Amino acid sequence: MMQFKVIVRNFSSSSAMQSAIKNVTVIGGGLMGSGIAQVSAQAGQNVTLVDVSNDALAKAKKSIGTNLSRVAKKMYKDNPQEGEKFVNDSLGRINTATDAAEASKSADLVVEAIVENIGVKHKLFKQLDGVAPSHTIFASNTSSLSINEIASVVKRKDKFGGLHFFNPVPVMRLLEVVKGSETSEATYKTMMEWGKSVGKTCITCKDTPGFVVNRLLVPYICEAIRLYERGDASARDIDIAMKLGAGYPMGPLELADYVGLDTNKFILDGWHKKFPDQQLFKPIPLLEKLVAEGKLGVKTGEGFYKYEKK
Ligand SMILES: C[C@H](O)CC(=O)SCCNC(=O)CCNC(=O)[C@H](O)C(C)(C)COP(=O)(O)OP(=O)(O)OC[C@H]1O[C@@H](n2cnc3c(N)ncnc32)[C@H](O)[C@@H]1OP(=O)(O)O
Ligand SMILES: NC(=O)c1ccc[n+]([C@@H]2O[C@H](COP(=O)([O-])OP(=O)(O)OC[C@H]3O[C@@H](n4cnc5c(N)ncnc54)[C@H](O)[C@@H]3O)[C@@H](O)[C@H]2O)c1
Repeated sequence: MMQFKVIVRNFSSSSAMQSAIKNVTVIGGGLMGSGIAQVSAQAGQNVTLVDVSNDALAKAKKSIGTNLSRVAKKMYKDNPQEGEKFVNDSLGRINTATDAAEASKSADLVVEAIVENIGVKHKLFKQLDGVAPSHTIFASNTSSLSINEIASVVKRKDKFGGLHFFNPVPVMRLLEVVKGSETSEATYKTMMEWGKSVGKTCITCKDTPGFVVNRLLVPYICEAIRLYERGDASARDIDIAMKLGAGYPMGPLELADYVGLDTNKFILDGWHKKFPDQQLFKPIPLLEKLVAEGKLGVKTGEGFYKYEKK
């Protein structure tokens, strides 16, 4: 029987592939930003994690500590002392800040993982473009927005690209490296090398909606929500069906809760606006309702399912 086993790849500073990037500034300390900060620090890079919210930064540091311990338990199962050192050294490489401009002044790479909203991302990158050193590469972890559109507000369009990670970042092995129409070969090459240095298998994609994974995954999740909304099957049964019938590690509704229903809605709304005739991107009343009620999935304790608040 084929076994689906989640593999955590171990990349300590000594085993990591060398990257030209030494100082990484990660903006947005939520689900994704905290994971990106973790894998960068594990790989021996100096990280500044920025968020507008001090609460988010405190939560991020706590979850990074917990997740590093999970990694250490496996990597150093016969040497807990080394494991503890790995956790402390990695944590020690992560500084936190609330001023994105200040935090970008010493960055070789800025990875943005803030809310999926083009206006907010524009405001941020425009500000950073004026203060970050000229060699600094800017990257967005956007799930669904166009890299070219995000880059339109900066002068350094040749040093702008997409670095699309997957949730949970420390576990998911893929990184989609997105070339915008003006991303230079040197920037692309550095992004690919950096991706490898933080332990990911990199694929290259053009700047098309959803790149590869989300162009396939988001319509699938949305169809599952519509199926549930129509009452064709219960949430539990839809999820069991895809886990046992298709071998997915999570069912689509569990996955929607895991990704965040707000993020799912941002993606769908953006694509619907751009492609109003595409049936797959039509708004879903049930998704709208849950988001309006603040039921965003695992992160708020309720979505399609209820979760214990951490
Ligand atoms: C929308 C966006 O733009 C794009 C996206 O991100 S789409 C979403 C992509 N992600 C997915 O599809 C996730 C699908 N789900 C899964 O792969 C798995 O359910 C899962 C990895 C999340 C959890 O796996 P599961 O076996 O149910 O739970 P669990 O036993 O807690 O974890 C499995 C392993 O991962 C480790 N792990 C889980 N989360 C971790 C984390 N955040 N950090 C470090 N390690 C972690 C655990 O320690 C465990 O390791 P072990 O098997 O060696 O003991
Ligand atoms: N959730 C996923 O599974 C997933 C996967 C891949 C990519 N993404 C993308 O990553 C980005 C972040 O998603 P997330 O799920 O981590 O969101 P999240 O809501 O968990 O975290 C976003 C964080 O950004 C902070 N923030 C908002 N505006 C800011 C600003 N101007 N400056 C600094 N911090 C700011 C918020 O306080 C919050 O802590 C989005 O673009 C999303 O589409 C999400």
